[in-house]
Amino acid sequence: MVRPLIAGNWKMNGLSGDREIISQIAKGLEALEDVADCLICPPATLISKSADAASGTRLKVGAQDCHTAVSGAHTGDISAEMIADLGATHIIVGHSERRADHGESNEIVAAKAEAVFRAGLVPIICIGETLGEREAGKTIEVVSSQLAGSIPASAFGKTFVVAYEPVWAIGTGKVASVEQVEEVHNKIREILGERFPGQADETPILYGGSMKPGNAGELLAVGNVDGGLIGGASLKADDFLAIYAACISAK
Ligand SMILES: O=C(CO)COP(=O)(O)O
Repeated sequence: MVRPLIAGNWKMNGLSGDREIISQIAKGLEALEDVADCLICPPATLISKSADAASGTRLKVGAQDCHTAVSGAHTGDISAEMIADLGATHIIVGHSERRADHGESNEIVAAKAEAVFRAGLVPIICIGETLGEREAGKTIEVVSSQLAGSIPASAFGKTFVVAYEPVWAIGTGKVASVEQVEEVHNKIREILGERFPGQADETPILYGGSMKPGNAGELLAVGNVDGGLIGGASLKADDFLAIYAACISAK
């Protein structure tokens, strides 16, 4: 049985005072049943403060990206080892905003996932089709090829997470329907099963894209949805905790 994961992606939001949100989430978790992992990925500037605020609680802290190298002449970049050094446990790789804004290909995403494994952390590998690709009937084709190209062979036997985030549902308030989510998640599980036999049933597959307290229950109840990757609603402790609570009821 896969243990669900409710993960927040703060993107480029948050100043030092917002570590208070981390403390509120960590405290709120104490009152909720421990049936799912809970993670916040703040911007790199807040990882250290967030890890301190979450220390000794069930809340884990992660990062939103990393470089492929351990160290070296890469101005402005941060390695997976540096992120591990701050107390983080997970790193998001291949988010559609990085694929779009920084031209990250499947090959780069796979190399980043390898770097995350090398540092002993868990990669959250993101995939998802654009609106144009969905309208052209290419969703399964796109997701399958992203999955094949973005998960390195070295993932065999290692813990990793897949996040399905339809690009058209991110930050738009447009949520994928239960049927759309189910179709893609079933396909992802099938592909994982072919490529990583014996491991697919333990790999969490998250849905992301405008997940809120009001729709989390029905999305998290879909078969093969093992949690969520939450953007906007992870910036409010009450909303994020409500999504975690919805996960408890759904699982
Ligand atoms: O991109 C996302 C999480 O990585 C989803 O963002 P929203 O929840 O704001 O749509």
